[in-house]
Amino acid sequence: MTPDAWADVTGVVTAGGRSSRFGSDKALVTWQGRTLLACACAPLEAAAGRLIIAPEGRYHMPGWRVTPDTRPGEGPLAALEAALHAAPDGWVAFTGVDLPCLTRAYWETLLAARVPGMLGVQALDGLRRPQPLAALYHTSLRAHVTALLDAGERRLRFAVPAGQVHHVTGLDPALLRNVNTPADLPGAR
Ligand SMILES: Nc1nc2c(ncn2[C@@H]2O[C@H](COP(=O)(O)OP(=O)(O)OP(=O)(O)O)[C@@H](O)[C@H]2O)c(=O)[nH]1
Ligand SMILES: [Mg+2]
Repeated sequence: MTPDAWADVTGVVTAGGRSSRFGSDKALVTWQGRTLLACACAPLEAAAGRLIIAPEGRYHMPGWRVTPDTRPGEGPLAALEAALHAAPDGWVAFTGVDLPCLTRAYWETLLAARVPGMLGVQALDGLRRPQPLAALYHTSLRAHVTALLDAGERRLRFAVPAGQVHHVTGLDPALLRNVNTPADLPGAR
């Protein structure tokens, strides 16, 4: 895939969670020689813009700008709102620190699946469940996401209106390994 595929894309790693199930800040846990934050950032390095949504001063990744939450502690949907407002018009490739096995090829599969007029692209896992925390969102969702949050919604899976999300099947389920507890990451330090 040409670098042009990434020209209107902002890579976003949200990292403002509490890691309460993990027991320590999972963004900074080392696994296979890198922090989970670095694992999440690496496959998005080709993006034209790169943002980490987290409190200022907590994380430093070369080439990545840290942007604070607009609604701190309100979860990934609120983090997406912050990302959509901080990104230039285009697409946001949105993920979290607890998906360390995504690859550049994963993201390029989603980028290639963008459909004119659709506002989101999400993979389906082996059980055909959409994966909203490893997904593409168009910045024209800004007002919709803000309205959801103002109405009390906090579930990321509702970020894109029904019928506006394109689903991608056939991705290797191992790419979507999700880290919530230390048992999810054998060998982590
Ligand atoms: N910026 C931001 N990111 C968040 C927030 N809540 C969760 N996240 C991130 O969203 C991703 C997935 O969240 P969870 O697995 O629930 O992580 P968590 O909230 O840190 O962990 P638990 O406390 O165990 O639920 C992780 O990358 C978190 O850092 C938030 O309020 N703000
Ligand atoms: Mg959480």
